[in-house]
Amino acid sequence: MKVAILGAGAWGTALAIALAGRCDTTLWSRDEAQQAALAAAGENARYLPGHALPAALALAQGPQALARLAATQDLCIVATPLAGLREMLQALREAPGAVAWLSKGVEPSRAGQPGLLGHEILAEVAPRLAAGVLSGPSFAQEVARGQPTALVAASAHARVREALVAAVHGGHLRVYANDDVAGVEVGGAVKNVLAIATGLCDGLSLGLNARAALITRGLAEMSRFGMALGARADTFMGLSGLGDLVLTATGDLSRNRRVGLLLAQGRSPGEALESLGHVAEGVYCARTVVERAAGLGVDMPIARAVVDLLDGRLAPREVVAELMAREARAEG
Ligand SMILES: NC(=O)c1ccc[n+]([C@@H]2O[C@H](COP(=O)([O-])OP(=O)(O)OC[C@H]3O[C@@H](n4cnc5c(N)ncnc54)[C@H](O)[C@@H]3O)[C@@H](O)[C@H]2O)c1
Ligand SMILES: O=P(O)(O)OC[C@H](O)CO
Repeated sequence: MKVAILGAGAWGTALAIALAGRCDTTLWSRDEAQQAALAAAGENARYLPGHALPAALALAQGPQALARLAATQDLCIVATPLAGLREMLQALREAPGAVAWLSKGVEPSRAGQPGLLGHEILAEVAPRLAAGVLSGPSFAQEVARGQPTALVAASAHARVREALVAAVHGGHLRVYANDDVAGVEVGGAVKNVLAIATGLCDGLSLGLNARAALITRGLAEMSRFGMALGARADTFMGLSGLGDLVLTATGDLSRNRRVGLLLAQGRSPGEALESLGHVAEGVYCARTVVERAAGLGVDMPIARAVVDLLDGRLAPREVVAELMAREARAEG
């Protein structure tokens, strides 16, 4: 099976390492400098240091190679941040093979237009493309080390789900299929916002009770929002919902959680992002999530508090006071 991974950040590189022995795998970088750095070091020293690139892994770069891969691969997997997904789906819109993305976020809202999830971008730019998303609890470093990981392949197209299972399932990776694309995408995006909240909570030493409360009430927010967008409730109890939320909210490998820890130390969002050197999708998508939820009449107090913190309207301790001061309500 011919598979191209389009984007050589931490996650694209880890997945390429995992697939290289099993599929005819190409890792595509967006420019020559990035590919040259991979080839020279034999690893992705910038985004995933310490993991050798297998000899069987082919490297490619630039727009011409992208067009060639789009036309020839059985499966193209977009591994850019969500901000790059629209452009990549446009480039892939005539691809004869299956297409999937790994991005977990929501586009920023622009000029009164609400920011979109991946499957909504797909419907806008390439409605005829057979595509979907690969999500679930998966730190790149653990996948690159060969540690057991379970993922979700979500698509409205059976052939995309099947292509993802055929390429990725096996060895230390398990892949479960799901046709609830909206639910899987909402889980992958919103858990990033909630991980910023739990990072803040732990950075302020608020305790394990507080962390469990944030995760549980955060899951309720995520589910309400997702169901208002047409997702199924049971998806939020699965790997891309509860699973990824627990991983990201509690695991120190999470960049979003680390943003929360840094904000608790009084660092600004810009400083936190700069010190990470990686994308932290929760910082970019929190506002859109809150705006879209408000438009749907869905209350997301934890996500709203994260936005107040990111926008400097509340200091870390004020966020906690604000959440605790809310009216008593029924659970649900
Ligand atoms: N790292 C993980 O453990 C992990 C796991 C699962 C999902 N994800 C998701 O995968 C996506 C990528 O994350 P990552 O960890 O690989 O990011 P990263 O910060 O490690 O790397 C980002 C990569 O994308 C490239 N890039 C940035 N903007 C781009 C654009 N507009 N167009 C094309 N390429 C662009 C950069 O050059 C870099 O190669 C994110 O949405 C993230 O939430 C990450
Ligand atoms: O490091 P984060 O916070 O972007 O999380 C990485 C993955 O999405 C975890 O599943």
